[in-house]
Amino acid sequence: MWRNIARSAAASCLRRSRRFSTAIPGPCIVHKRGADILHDPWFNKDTGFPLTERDRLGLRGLLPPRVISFEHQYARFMESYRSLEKNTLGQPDSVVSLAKWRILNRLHDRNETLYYRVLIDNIKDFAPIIYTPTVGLVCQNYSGLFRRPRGMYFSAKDKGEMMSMIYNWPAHQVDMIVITDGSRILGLGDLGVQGIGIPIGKLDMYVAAAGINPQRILPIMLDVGTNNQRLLEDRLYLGLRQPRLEGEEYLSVVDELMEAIFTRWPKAIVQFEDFQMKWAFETLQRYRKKFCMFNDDIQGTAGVALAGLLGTVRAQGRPLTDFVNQKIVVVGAGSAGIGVLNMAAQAVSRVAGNTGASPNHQFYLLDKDGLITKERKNIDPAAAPFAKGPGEIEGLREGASLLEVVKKVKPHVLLGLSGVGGVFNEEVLKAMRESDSTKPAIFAMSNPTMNAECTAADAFKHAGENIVFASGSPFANVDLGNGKVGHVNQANNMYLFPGIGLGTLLAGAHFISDGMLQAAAECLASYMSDEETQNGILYPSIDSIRHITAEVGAAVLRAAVAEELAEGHGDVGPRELEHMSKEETVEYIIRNMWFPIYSPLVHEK
Ligand SMILES: NC(=O)C1=CN([C@@H]2O[C@H](COP(=O)(O)OP(=O)(O)OC[C@H]3O[C@@H](n4cnc5c(N)ncnc54)[C@H](O)[C@@H]3O)[C@@H](O)[C@H]2O)C=CC1
Ligand SMILES: CC(=O)C(=O)O
Ligand SMILES: [Mg+2]
Repeated sequence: MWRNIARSAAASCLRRSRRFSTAIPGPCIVHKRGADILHDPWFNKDTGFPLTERDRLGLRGLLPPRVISFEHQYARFMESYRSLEKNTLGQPDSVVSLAKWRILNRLHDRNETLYYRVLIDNIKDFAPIIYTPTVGLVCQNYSGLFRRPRGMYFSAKDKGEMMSMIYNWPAHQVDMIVITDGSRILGLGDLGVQGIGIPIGKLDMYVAAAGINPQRILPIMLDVGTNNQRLLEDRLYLGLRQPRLEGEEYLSVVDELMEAIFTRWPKAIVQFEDFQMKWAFETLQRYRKKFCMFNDDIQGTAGVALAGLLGTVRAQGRPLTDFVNQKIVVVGAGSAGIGVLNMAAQAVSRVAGNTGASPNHQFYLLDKDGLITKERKNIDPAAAPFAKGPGEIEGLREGASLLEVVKKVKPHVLLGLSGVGGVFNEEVLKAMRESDSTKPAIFAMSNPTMNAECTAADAFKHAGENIVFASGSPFANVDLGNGKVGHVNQANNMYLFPGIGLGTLLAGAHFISDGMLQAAAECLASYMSDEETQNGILYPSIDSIRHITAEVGAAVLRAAVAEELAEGHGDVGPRELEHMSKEETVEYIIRNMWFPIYSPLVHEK
């Protein structure tokens, strides 16, 4: 049943699109001239404007005379990046990472085509800068780093104005929006307006992985205040200096923004990102049938984790039906942890069929107060289905510590989404040596790196060399000596959200169904070969992120078609989508991915 999905046709199609400017790009209409173009990163080519274009666009004399090719500009940027790496050798990690972020950000501000080209071609090196972990550091220092705005900012003070404000955005068409209220940025807590770095980083991944046109993306910060006292007292803080809105007041502001977005762009897709748990669940429930939206922390993460959990069953050389026997301890009962458990429970029901057995007996859920049981006072309704009943686990009480749980349960999988760095300490990891699995799995999924439940090196050192390891932020593979290497997987929702967005967009679906999300997870789960999973490789390398995104996008699109949710996109109607084979759907997706090359600019008044 596990197969490598037709990777080759799609891969060669992607390779073709990687060539430097041999294809003749279509023209791009621009409504400005002269210096205004040079100052617009969407259109700017810096020294790359050919002489004829300089004449046509009133640029003659505004640039040095020599025309530099795209390849040459690319090489020049990479050279300065590499010399920055050399010059910062030995400096603290945070200084180096921020310096790298700055040089990339300056390019982003100046010339988007070149920026996205270097990002796509060097995604393994640059994802840790524009995405986790460095994006966390950028958010923490945002007010100090701020030079110019990116995206849109709506605040509690804009109530009643949002419908008109949305028209201030210069692009006529927007496909993909990522929105945050900054209340739970990675594992760093409430960062208020500074959380805008997250939508920006996620949308950079949309361009790099899914080929969404950067002129059609929109990062949004909804600033409803912050409860972070340090920020409220920081004189450089750029957000509203007031406590967060709560209750109906909060919801009415989000309602207004959603109405404004979908009034102007009825076909846009909105991704909610890094909302604190109560609002993450509440807004998902409130909007998911009304608007085309999803919550990445709940739904994207769940799919990636499920793919990893199924991968660990395969890694043990067991049939997938064995998933129902895997004992899984989830540490962190927040939006991500509960999202994972809900999706895993659905998968168990599918695998087990209607046996009448309690579907959740194999799951153990802990939060900051330890093991969650039915005795828990004021239990969160979202956690309740996973709370252990009295007597269900002999010798384990309400609030039992993680170490007690691991020792008693001997889980196959230990999965962290707690946001707490180091919570999988030496004792806990050593206890995993007694796991009932031949290949115990440790998922330290919290971000950024400092907040990972354990490091890769500690996991292999303390839990043993036979483990399968995954982390939310990247770690280098671990040298186990004797020529052996402990493989480090990156279990991050970046493997799914770009495909969910792109597949939904090209399907022209009005909402994102459970079936579409399940198709995305199954696609990722089946992407790796048996041999790869048995070597502990559960996810593809980030180098192939465009390819996996094309596959995931196709799976999502086909699920939308099967559920009759697809209304088509552009010239391609639902009937044509219906008649596409799986391979044709992948090719259709790839053909629709934007790729950064300089297009001839044509001026139109
Ligand atoms: N790798 C990935 O793709 C993703 C990773 N994450 C990461 O997961 C973390 C949590 O995110 P959310 O669930 O949205 O946060 P959340 O704030 O909703 O939940 C955090 C949960 O962890 C629990 N917790 C806190 N301290 C604990 C401790 N010492 N032991 C056990 N549990 C503890 C809390 O009680 C709460 O239930 C963040 O660090 C985030 O970056 C989130 C989404 C995707
Ligand atoms: C990856 C992600 O979405 C998070 O850490 O919140
Ligand atoms: Mg997130």
